[in-house]
Amino acid sequence: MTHIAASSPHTRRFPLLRALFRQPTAVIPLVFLLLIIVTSLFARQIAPYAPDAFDLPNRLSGPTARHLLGADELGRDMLSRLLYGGTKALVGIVEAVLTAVLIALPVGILAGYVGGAFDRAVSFVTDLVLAIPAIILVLVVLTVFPANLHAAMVALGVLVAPGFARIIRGVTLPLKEADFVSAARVAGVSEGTIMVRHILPGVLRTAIVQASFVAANALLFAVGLGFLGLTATPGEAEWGQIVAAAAQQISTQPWLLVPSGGLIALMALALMLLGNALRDATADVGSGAEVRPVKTGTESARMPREHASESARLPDPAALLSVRNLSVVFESRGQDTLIVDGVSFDVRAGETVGLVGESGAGKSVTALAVLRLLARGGRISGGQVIFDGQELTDLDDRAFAGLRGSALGLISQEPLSSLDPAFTIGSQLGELVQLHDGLRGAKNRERCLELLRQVQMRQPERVLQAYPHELSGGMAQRVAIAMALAGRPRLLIADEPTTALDVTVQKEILSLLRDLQRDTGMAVLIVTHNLGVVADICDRVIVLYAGQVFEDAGVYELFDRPLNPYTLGLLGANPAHAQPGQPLTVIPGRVPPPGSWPAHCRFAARCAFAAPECLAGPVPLLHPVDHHASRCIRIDELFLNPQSSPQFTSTAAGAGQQEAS
Ligand SMILES: Nc1ncnc2c1ncn2[C@@H]1O[C@H](COP(=O)(O)OP(=O)(O)OP(=O)(O)O)[C@@H](O)[C@H]1O
Repeated sequence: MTHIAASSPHTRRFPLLRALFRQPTAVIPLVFLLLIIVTSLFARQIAPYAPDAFDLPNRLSGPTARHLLGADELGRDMLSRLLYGGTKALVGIVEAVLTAVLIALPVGILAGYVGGAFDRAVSFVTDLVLAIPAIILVLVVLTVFPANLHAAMVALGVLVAPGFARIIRGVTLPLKEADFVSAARVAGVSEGTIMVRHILPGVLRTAIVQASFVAANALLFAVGLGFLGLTATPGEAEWGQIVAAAAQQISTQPWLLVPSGGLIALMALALMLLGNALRDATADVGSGAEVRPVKTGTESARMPREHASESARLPDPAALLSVRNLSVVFESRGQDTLIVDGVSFDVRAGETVGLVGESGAGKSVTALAVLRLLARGGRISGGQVIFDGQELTDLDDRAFAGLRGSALGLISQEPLSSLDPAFTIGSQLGELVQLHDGLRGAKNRERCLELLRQVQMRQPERVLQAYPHELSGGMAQRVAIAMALAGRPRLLIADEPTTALDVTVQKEILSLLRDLQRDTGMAVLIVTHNLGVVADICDRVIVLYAGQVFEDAGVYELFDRPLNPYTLGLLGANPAHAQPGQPLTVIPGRVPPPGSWPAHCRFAARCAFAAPECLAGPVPLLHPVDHHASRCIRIDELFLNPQSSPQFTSTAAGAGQQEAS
């Protein structure tokens, strides 16, 4: 029995703080900064003297019992002046940091997530702002708002925001392609919610680190403006002016620069050290929550038809999903490469259809194209995808997003990576339940538990509290299925759903999918290279090879009487069919990569039965038997008795090099 990895609530909360406190280089600056903040805020209560109280007999005294940090040229107590002067600089730092964060976070996330013209505009403005020296612009602001530190610090925040936003954009880009973001998109979560719920927490750590660097710069800037007398009056108890006054006495009492300049230097150092420690701490925390940029990206609203290739059958009127002449290209360095070439198949309601073939055949790309989830650079270049009588190719992105996650569900090979590591299962499942059913509170939780029970999850209450890293692979896949079920899909697309699991768990998940299908009547399109999975769960099988359908048959027909040499090879290479003492059949060679497919039969170079006519030109998909199609020009002589296949019209000429036995 699988149990959730035991971890107390304390060990999972505030991971960043815990990682931070493990580093001495973080604790010391943190304590120092807190001390400065608290003593500045309570200067009135703590300071031994008023900031402007003269003590002329002790002027320029240096450290004494009466003046612990010495006294300035008018005998004013240095400690008291530094305590009183802190508030102004600290407020300035907060203003600059807040301004920068409030601009950089939304702009950076939007630029990275939305991309396109907005991203280009942000990049242009960033280049422009970074080219202007900050001090010049702040001086302009100070001529409009004379001696106003608030205005100067807000201006500084605005000036550093573009660089900050660029960093946030950089962090957003891989997050946008993370599987859990893709999963949320497939589940129908709106783009705005994805940005707030999934992207924002992911960039927050970088933002905190960056904010501490901005704070260090803001401190030096605020002190510098005060030093120059631009934001403080001469003699004011303000850090910049205190340093300026101390600098004037450098020849008579150099000590004065030690507490004043030293404090500023130590504070800047503490902020930088804290920033570095935060960066290290976030790296520690982040290592458990790796982002995997794979297989995402939205497809254009309309699908052109430039590659509609071979004559396809008419869509099956009983089919829930009809894919017709689907072609997909990937663009690289301005060149399109055909990956899926005129693929057609149907999936009826309640049916399980398997897409099988060797690695690189185009199985995943076909399935993801149906969901418009092709990786960047990929696009549907031709064909139709008809779902429940509606041509999806005609839907705009918004309407399509409405279907995805509700009527169309997806589960992937790596369920863990489709779960956001920062949130509990309850939170992620609850979000979908709220989205699809509008349920909140206790009702939401009840529906979450119902979904977990539906996927036969043990200890569903505990699972709701768990974080993704506490789940085993099988449990994570059950959660992923429950999340897909939240939208009550009519078609579930499962991309290698059992590949990452061990054999026993594979069987459990397949049996679960079978049960769910029986109970809900949903259709399943399953991508797999495992013929055992096909035999176990599928009603129909589509064999793909080099981007084309090579065989399309009912599962019994395919295993009983394959009508294609490639399928024959796949079945022969299946370890489950191995005979004791007999070597396993191996298909020689490799699948030709996209871009180097021959014009004739793409399997010919590896086919034991290849004949001269196989090299003469493209081979069509033939339908020699009802509901059984095969792309083989020698189908008649190799697999069928001509008398019993009246639909077969091709003439098989030429001698085979090796005949089927
Ligand atoms: N993002 C991409 N950019 C360029 N080419 C891609 C991309 N994704 C897939 N391809 C190409 O598409 C072809 C088919 O890939 P696909 O992932 O569909 O194969 P598959 O049949 O599912 O195999 P596997 O079981 O290994 O995933 C591959 O040859 C691959 O080179």
